Amino acid sequence: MAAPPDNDVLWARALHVKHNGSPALTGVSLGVREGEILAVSGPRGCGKTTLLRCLSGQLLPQQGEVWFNSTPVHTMRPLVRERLRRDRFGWIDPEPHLVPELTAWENVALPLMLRGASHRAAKPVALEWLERLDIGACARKRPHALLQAERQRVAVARALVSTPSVLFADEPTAPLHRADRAHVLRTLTTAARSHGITVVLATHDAEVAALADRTVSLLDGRRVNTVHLPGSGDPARPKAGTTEAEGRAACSLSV
Ligand SMILES: Nc1ncnc2c1ncn2[C@@H]1O[C@H](COP(=O)(O)OP(=O)(O)OP(=O)(O)O)[C@@H](O)[C@H]1O
Repeated sequence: MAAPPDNDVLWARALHVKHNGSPALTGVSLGVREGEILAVSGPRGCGKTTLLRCLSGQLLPQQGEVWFNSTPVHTMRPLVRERLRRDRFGWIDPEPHLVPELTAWENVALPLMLRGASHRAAKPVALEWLERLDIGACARKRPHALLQAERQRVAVARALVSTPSVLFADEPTAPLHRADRAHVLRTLTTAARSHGITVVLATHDAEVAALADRTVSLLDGRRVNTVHLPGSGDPARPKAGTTEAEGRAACSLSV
């Protein structure tokens, strides 16, 4: 088993996944650099969610390897993988899944309390993240009293509150209107850059992908070439954490 390059926080080699016999990923390899915002783009059903689930240790590939900080994830025992996900990773789903019995701030505080923080210590941190996402006024409301867009912002705050090493965001702005989408994405990318959080962002929306440092494109479960437009800098490996790379446009060609 060859070890991954040192500067990749996540590294996957030749992932093969079939769902009920149908291929969802076929030989996908990629590296994710520490602190970068990587978009995984492609049309619906091309395997973006499956790839994020493999990288985050939720799903074991039938073949292939996944490494996090030079530690193999694909050979970890289930409990160790679960701890890794709880302690180092954040996840945002296209639909917000909040605990209905808890208020907005308690939902946001959950990851901190699961890691051992007291209710008292977790509360101000959770409130701060709700403020950053412009929903401080909703802190005491329960999910049923919130609009869908507010619930998604709570889910984003919950994913960021513990400043994970890697945040996996699966179409995080799917339920939002255009204006809301831009604000939430800006908050997410700014927070990630300022806290050094690596982001893997699945999206079929080119505008969303353009906020990333780099884009990896999938088509029918395979990686396809990404062509960077002139003036977009070094297409091979942009420096993570620079705003210079923001807004980079990319289109993909099937190989
Ligand atoms: N649990 C499952 N059981 C059966 N097939 C599945 C399952 N999950 C995904 N698939 C299939 O695998 C393929 C890849 O799905 P995946 O959700 O990874 O793609 P995606 O690019 O994230 O799509 P979307 O943008 O619609 O979420 C699709 O054909 C999908 O129908």
